[in-house]
Amino acid sequence: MNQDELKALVGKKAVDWVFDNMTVGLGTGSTVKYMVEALAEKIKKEKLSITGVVTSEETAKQATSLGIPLKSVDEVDHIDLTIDGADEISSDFQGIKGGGAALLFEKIVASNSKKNIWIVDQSKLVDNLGKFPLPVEVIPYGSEKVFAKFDSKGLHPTFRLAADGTKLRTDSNNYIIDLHLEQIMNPLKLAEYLKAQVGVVEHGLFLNTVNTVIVGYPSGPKVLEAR
Ligand SMILES: O=C[C@H](O)[C@H](O)[C@H](O)COP(=O)(O)O
Repeated sequence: MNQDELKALVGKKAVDWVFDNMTVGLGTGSTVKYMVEALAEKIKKEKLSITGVVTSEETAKQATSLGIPLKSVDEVDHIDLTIDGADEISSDFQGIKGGGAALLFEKIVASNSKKNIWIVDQSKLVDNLGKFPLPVEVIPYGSEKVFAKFDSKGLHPTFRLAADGTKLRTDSNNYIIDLHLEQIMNPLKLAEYLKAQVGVVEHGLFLNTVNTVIVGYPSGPKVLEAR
């Protein structure tokens, strides 16, 4: 089974957690795409009344094309469940997200959800976070200063570039600085430091966000629950 097939497996499995009348946060990325597809099928087949809250323009486009009714996070009074992908998940269920530059809306939706589930293929499970470059969303004005600060602190920053070589813009028109850390020994401390920097909008450390992770293995999807 290739990585894509493993993503499809967990995407399909995740909709088992969706029931009638739920408001569901829809994450972003190549794994979530399969979940959104499966959700649209389930809604049709079981005639469910579901409201989706998206985390990116990319997911909004897909969900709209599949006929899933959407509302913004500000239009709903609660979100029952959010299903999202992740770039890395450590053994204690902490994660790095933002490989698709959607971390800001993802974190807003996740933090307003009663429950969060991450869906990943087996390659995303790690002992320690940090091999995957940590995305930090920054306001363009003053971003060179933030970059220099990160550089002098030894955080190995790079601006994320778009396909045309210019600095990538997020859905909120900000930049992404990726930190190439290799290993994050203290995610909580790093998260606090990043949040305290003027010009930083959000970072891709998602700490204490989920207690259910669905992992795709060639033998099938496995549901991990935090103890
Ligand atoms: O910004 C993107 C999100 O955090 C994604 O959920 C994450 O990058 C995982 O994406 P994928 O399922 O494509 O690996």
